[in-house]
Amino acid sequence: ASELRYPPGKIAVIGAGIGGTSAAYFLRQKFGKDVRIDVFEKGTVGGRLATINVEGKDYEAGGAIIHPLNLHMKHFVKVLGLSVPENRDGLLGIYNGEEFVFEESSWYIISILKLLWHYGFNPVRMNIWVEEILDKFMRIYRYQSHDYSFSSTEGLLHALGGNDFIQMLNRTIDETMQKAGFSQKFIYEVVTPVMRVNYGQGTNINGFVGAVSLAGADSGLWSVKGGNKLVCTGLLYASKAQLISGTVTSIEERTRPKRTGGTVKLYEVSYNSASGSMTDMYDIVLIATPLNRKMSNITFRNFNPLVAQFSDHYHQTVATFVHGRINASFFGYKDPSRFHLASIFTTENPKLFINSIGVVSPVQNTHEEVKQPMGPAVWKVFSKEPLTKEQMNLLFSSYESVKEKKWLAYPHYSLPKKCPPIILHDRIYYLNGIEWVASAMEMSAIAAKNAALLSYHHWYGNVNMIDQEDLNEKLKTEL
Ligand SMILES: Cc1cc2nc3c(=O)[nH]c(=O)nc-3n(C[C@H](O)[C@H](O)[C@H](O)COP(=O)(O)OP(=O)(O)OC[C@H]3O[C@@H](n4cnc5c(N)ncnc54)[C@H](O)[C@@H]3O)c2cc1C
Ligand SMILES: CC(C)=CCC/C(C)=C/CC/C(C)=C/CSC[C@H](N)C(=O)O
Repeated sequence: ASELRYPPGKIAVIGAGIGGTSAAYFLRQKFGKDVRIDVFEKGTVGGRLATINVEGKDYEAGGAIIHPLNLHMKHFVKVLGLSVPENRDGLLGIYNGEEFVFEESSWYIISILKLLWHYGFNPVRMNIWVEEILDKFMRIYRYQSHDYSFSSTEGLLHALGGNDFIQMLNRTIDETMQKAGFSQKFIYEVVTPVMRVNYGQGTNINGFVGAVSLAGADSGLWSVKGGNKLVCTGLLYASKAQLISGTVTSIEERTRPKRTGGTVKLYEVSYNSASGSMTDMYDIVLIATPLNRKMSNITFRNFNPLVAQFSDHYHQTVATFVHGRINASFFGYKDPSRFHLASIFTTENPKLFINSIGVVSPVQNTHEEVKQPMGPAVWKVFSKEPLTKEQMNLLFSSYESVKEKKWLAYPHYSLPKKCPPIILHDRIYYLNGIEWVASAMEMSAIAAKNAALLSYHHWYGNVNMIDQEDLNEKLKTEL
């Protein structure tokens, strides 16, 4: 361990999404100005934070909304000098394939009365329930501001919410909410549509990602003016990391003699770039991309013990952007002029070929009014499969342009699931296992800070800063 007393020379980060770029930012904070940080990116900085251009204006095509209590994202926006456009939500309807089971009214009080009439106190109780979970979840910021880190995702989750949080991973959101006393009707008509719009799946996803998904339907959600991906380019710049445009193909453990005698273990990263196939040596490697063949295809060579292989399945979600007029009669409106909804969520019905449809505003917007839904507007449609021409003609009475973005968006959640390891080898760390708890921008930023802290504490042998028990109690007495 004595070789690790000096600062590392070089750190590699693979992937320049929000996970990789925030990792570079936190690594710089911890390891200081002298370490070289290389960030490898095979595509575009931002990864799953990306915009799409529709008739000259850009719209969020991937990660779009940020929760008001996502404190890392808030911090990034503040230090990078970015801003947040004013957000005006339109009215929401929930469609079951035959009719609307719920429609918001433009009169707030009417919407509340309708909610009470349909679902009793379930909506109010749900807000309290999600708030309690968020309250515990937010302990992570306190732990991380005191530099504590975790060597497993389950350990991190346990430190936040104890066995209750671990249990949420092993139960569906349906079972979790039924046990918490929510009605079947409410789960079917309100919770399921929120799961479908956010994660493209029903209430068979784990209870924790289910709760995160419900938080994603809270009020006060925000996004970054100019596009959320600006956070990634900003963090990369602020971290003074070097961006290497190339595809990492393999990582190999190498032993090298030291000038002072003895040997040192390094990681050789091989990659293909515009200049051909290259290799470089690193003391520490952080992997900030899902490790599966379809998404990153990285081979681990010459490791003893072997580095675990991943074949985790990511869920396909298609985002289709349509500039056109919605066909209100498809949704059962006899008089289209009475249609006033800006978003439609759906319940589970095999006949339905979309998860949701909603009017979107460009990322440059500051004060744009919510468009009249019946006029031509840009609609974002989420579906499992690309929309066919026939389906487009059912959804829209007319349209001028269509843009489609197919994503391997987030894990395909199923039970039971053990999270992938954070430590893949002595000094190789994997961030994206956290997506199996819940996939969201803030989760990647939390995993990034944890990996930066963990690698730092491993390097300097600070074992007392890793996997500490009863942190919540311990920090209550600390100033
Ligand atoms: C349609 C959609 C909507 C979403 N909506 C929201 C939302 O509203 N709110 C929210 O919080 N989250 C949302 N998410 C989830 C959120 O976008 C992701 O959880 C988050 O962006 C993941 O970031 P990441 O950096 O971990 O991974 P990624 O963004 O996937 O970054 C990984 C990067 O690694 C690169 N890479 C992969 N392999 C290699 C290699 N071999 N060599 C070099 N580079 C490589 C990739 O090109 C990519 O840029 C959404 C996701 C999608 C797809
Ligand atoms: C991590 C915590 C505590 C909260 C995050 C809540 C949140 C923003 C959840 C949303 C996650 C998600 C994957 C949304 C996908 S779809 C988003 C939106 N409906 C869209 O239209 O793009």
